[in-house]
Amino acid sequence: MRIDIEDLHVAYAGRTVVSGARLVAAEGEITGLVGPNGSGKSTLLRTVYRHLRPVAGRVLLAGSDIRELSPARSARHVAALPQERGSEFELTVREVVAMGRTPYKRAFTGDDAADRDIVARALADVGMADAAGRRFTALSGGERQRVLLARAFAQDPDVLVLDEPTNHLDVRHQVELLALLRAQRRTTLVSLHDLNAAASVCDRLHVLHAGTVVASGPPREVITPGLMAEVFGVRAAVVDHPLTGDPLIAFDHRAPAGDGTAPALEANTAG
Ligand SMILES: Nc1ncnc2c1ncn2[C@@H]1O[C@H](COP(=O)(O)OP(=O)(O)OP(=O)(O)O)[C@@H](O)[C@H]1O
Repeated sequence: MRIDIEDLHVAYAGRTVVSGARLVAAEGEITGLVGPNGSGKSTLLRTVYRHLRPVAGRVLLAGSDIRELSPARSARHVAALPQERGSEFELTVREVVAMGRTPYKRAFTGDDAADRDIVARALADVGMADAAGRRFTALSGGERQRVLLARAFAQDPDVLVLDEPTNHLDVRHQVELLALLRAQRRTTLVSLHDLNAAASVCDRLHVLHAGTVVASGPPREVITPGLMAEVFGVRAAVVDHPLTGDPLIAFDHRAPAGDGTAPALEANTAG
C-alpha cells in the first residue's frame, strides 16, 4: 500500500510547524525523511500514524483518507515506532510485543498459536528472543527500542512508520535493523538523523527544512554538498562508498559551512 501526503499543514497550539508538505511513500519502498532538528519530521510522521490531526491537507493510504478508516482498521495497515512512549511499563517483553496483535482481536480474546508464532518471530527478527520473559523496564534504551520495533513488526502492517528507529542502537544493531527493513519490502516511511544510513537504505529521500519539503528524489540526486551546506549548515563532500558504491557523505567535522547557516557555532567563535 502506498502513502500519499498531500499539502499537509500541521500546527501546535496555532503555531504551524509543517506547511504544505507533499510526498509519496511508494509501495514496497523505503522512503526516508531527513532534516535538521525541529524541521518537522516527527510532526509529519505523527499525522501518518494518526497521533495528530492536520490543520489542512490529507494523508492517503492506498488512496483513502486515513482519518476515514476505523482505528482498528488503520492499525492493521499502519504500524508505528513513535518517539512518544506508551504504557508498557510493567509488562514483560513478550507482552509488549503481543500488544501488536491487538488490532486483530475481538475484546477479551487471548493470543492463539498463530499470534504466539508471530510474536516469537518478531522478537527473533530484532535479536531479542532470549529476553522474552524479562520486564520491559529492566532493558537498556537500545533493547527497548528493538522490542518496540518487534511490536510494530508483530502488527504485520502493510506500512511501517518509524521515527528514528536507530536511536540508541549500537552500529551492528543499526546495520541489522536497516538490513531487516530492506529485506521485508514493506512500504516504510522512516525518519533518520544518520544521513549516510539514509543514503544507503532509502529508495527515495525527502528533505524537510522549516516544515517544508525542499528536496525529493533518489539519495544520489538529493544528497549534494550544496544541500548539506544550505539545509544542514555543514561542509561535506559526497563520494562513492568504497564497499557499496552508495553515496557517502564525508563531513568536515572541524568547521560548519561558512555561509551563516550555523548561528550557534558562529556565535561561539565571535565570542
Ligand atoms: N508536542 C509539541 N508541542 C508544541 N510544539 C511542538 C511539539 N512537538 C514538536 N513541536 C515543535 O514543532 C517543531 C517541529 O518539531 P519536530 O519534533 O516535528 O521536529 P523534528 O524534525 O522531528 O526534530 P528532531 O530532529 O529534533 O527530532 C519544533 O519547533 C518543535 O519545537
